[in-house]
Amino acid sequence: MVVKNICCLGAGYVGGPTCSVIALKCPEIKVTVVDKSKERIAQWNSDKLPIYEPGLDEVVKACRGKNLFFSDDCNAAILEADLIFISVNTPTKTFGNGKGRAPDLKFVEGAARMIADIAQSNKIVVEKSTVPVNAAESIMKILKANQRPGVSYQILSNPEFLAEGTAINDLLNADRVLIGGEESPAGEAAIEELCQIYEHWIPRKKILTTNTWSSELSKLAANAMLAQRISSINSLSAVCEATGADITEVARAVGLDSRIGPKFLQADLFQLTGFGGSCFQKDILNLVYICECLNLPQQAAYWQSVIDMNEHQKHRFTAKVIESLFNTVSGKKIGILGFAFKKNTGDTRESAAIYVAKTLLDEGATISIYDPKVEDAQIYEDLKYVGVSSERIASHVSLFRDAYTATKECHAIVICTEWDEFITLDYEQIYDQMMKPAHIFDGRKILDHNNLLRIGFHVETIGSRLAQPFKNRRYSTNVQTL
Ligand SMILES: NC(=O)C1=CN([C@@H]2O[C@H](COP(=O)(O)OP(=O)(O)OC[C@H]3O[C@@H](n4cnc5c(N)ncnc54)[C@H](O)[C@@H]3O)[C@@H](O)[C@H]2O)C=CC1
Ligand SMILES: O=C(O)[C@H]1O[C@H](OP(=O)(O)OP(=O)(O)OC[C@H]2O[C@@H](n3ccc(=O)[nH]c3=O)[C@H](O)[C@@H]2O)[C@H](O)[C@@H](O)[C@@H]1O
Repeated sequence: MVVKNICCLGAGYVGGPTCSVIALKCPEIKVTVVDKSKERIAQWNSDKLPIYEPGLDEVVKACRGKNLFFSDDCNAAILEADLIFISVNTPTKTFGNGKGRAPDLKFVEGAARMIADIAQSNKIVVEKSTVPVNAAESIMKILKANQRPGVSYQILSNPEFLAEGTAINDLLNADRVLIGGEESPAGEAAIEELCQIYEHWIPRKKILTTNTWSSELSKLAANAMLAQRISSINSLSAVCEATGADITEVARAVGLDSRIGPKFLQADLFQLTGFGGSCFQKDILNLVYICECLNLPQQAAYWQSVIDMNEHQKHRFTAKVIESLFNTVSGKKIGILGFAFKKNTGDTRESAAIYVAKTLLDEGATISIYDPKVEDAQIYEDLKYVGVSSERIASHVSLFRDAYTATKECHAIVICTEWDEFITLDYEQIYDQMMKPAHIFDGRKILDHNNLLRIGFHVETIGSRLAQPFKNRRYSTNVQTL
């Protein structure tokens, strides 16, 4: 079989960009991305795509209507597809057995049942969603139990490694593409079909083929090890504060060892507010749950500690904000710059900013929020989801369209996302319109602290001790010495 038609179930952060790039690089293949959400599909077909991702608009515009289609007609797309990506969400379970740890596989199961109900010809089904080890086997059981005569299936695992904010570049220049499949002639043939699609732009030596379970576990392992690096550096940040070492210098020194490397230790990427995003936490919890189910308690505890350190870091950061504001934020106005979990995305899933905002609101603060890409409705929804009442939101939360108005008359600013535009703001102007003493908490270590101190700000960060405002600045008479 030569793949001519691809269908992708799930038009989210993975399905949309991945299939757009496949359509761009494989003009002879028809790619149809479907979603059960009509609203999401309408957005994919509009000028304003449902997700913000640098470079995505250009790719979609180049292919949409030619060999790339977004549709809510799942049946038609499944019927004509030779190869189907399952790219649906796999959130952590919020109920029942495994609550708070196991992934909720209802969407994956739903996708498999949909394929089984509709398919009338042979299909290669590709697990793109991040799933527990052995999920492919469960998908196969569902497909086989509902198989029409003459229809056969092959299941492949092809986890996605893109990061939000750099998705298009990650897809075009992937470090590796991982494909796991059944160790049989039919399995190998299916692997080869998928290899040929990626070979349109990825060199063969970067396409790694394994058995299905290795592929499934490698995805969880990669995310767990990336998150572990962040928790490690964050744990050392506390040691720095207690000793006078500086985490930026420590990270640089450690990262220069080629065996360790600088990535995910880089000073300008620190999320001192703790890591966020839809996947790290859920995938590590998934790994913890797998270890527990396999009766491997020490291994479960080891990976759980990565999450625990992240929770501790979030708490440490907000505690520092409150402590520095003379142990009370009640009645104070605090500007939060950045609400997305990282720059270059409008995604707020598990964003540390949500935790910061909720804690400050619980402590009685009024907050002003500005993020260049997050929609207002999303911010309200996130705050409600963590238990902030509508009345509290109405009376204590304001959203703004720029950083200058958001920080006006604030007692403090908290940088939660490392958006480039925050680096080049006119902090003199911002300082002038803030309450004094004016505090700034740089949760991303992106700002020029010496410049801020010169202006008169009290600057707080994590992982190093900072001297407070220079005495010879022009506002020195207004600045209280703490
Ligand atoms: N967001 C990311 O950067 C990455 C995510 N992943 C994994 O990829 C998977 C998808 O993640 P996202 O794209 O972020 O999720 P998402 O929530 O943005 O998108 C999933 C979409 O699937 C749709 N859906 C659910 N069941 C469906 C069905 N039966 N038929 C058609 N559509 C259906 C939902 O309506 C939703 O629009 C998850 O397993 C995630 O862990 C992997 C790598 C990166
Ligand atoms: O499975 C997934 O969903 C994806 O999860 C992460 O991608 P993503 O969550 O989009 O973004 P990252 O760049 O990894 O950032 C995650 C969090 O860690 C934080 N981070 C990242 C890097 C760093 O050095 N320090 C740091 O605190 C970020 O600010 C963010 O809050 C992985 O990087 C991807 O390879 C993977 O495919």
